[in-house]
Amino acid sequence: MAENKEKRILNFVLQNAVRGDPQSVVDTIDTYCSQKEWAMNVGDEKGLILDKIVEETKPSVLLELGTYCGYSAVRIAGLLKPGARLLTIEFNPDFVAIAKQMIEFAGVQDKVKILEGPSETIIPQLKKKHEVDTLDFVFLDHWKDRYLPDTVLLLVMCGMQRKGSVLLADNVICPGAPEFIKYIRNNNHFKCTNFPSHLEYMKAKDAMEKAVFLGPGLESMC
Ligand SMILES: Cn1ncc2cc([C@H](O)c3cccc(CNC(=O)c4cc(-c5ccc(F)cc5)cc(O)c4O)c3)ccc21
Ligand SMILES: [Mg+2]
Repeated sequence: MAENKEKRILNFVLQNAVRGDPQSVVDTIDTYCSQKEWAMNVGDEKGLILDKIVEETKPSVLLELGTYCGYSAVRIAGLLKPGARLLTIEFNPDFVAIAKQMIEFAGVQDKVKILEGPSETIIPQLKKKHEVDTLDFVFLDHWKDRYLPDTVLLLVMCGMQRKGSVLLADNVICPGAPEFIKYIRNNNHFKCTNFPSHLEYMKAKDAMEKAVFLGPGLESMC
């Protein structure tokens, strides 16, 4: 198997973190990626913003777009109430293999399900194939030019949002998601809040954007 950065991150966790302890896995990844090799985890600083929003939302059904090594899946799962579940979509099979082992080592495999494939294919399957009715929380952290089309897909195609559903988007400054930001801030069915922060493990500015769905407009009642 080719040795690559994601494999080195996983091995560092397997050798240094405490099995069954999500916080220990998250802290160990942050240690490795801040000291040895940078990687695109949401990280410790933006991770605290993510934690706070998950805790105040108290979600039962969550969706993450972009699993990568499983850092945010483990971080979120560690905060969920019993019975709550996180579905996370990843299209890169190498990342799926790493994330699966990371999630199992952290002991959160009963709360997290990795759905392999691109979001545009998996999202339309959520209702029938994965028994999802509505989503309480969606974390956007995949390709930045997919944030907008997938938000529309979730909203329009699959009616996956209920009043009070929360969208949280990483990297709205760096690398940026301008089309998504323009759309969501001008859509009066969403209440948006920006959370300034920094790019994971770096001094560069970044931010997260929270968008709360206010419910369908009257036009959808006819
Ligand atoms: C369609 N579909 N469906 C599922 C799905 C899953 C994936 C992968 O998980 C995947 C692979 C590669 C890149 C991403 C997006 N992430 C980023 O691009 C990013 C960049 C940086 C950054 C910032 C500054 C730099 F200088 C370099 C990179 C910092 C960050 O936090 C990021 O999240 C996600 C992709 C498309 C998918
Ligand atoms: Mg990110």
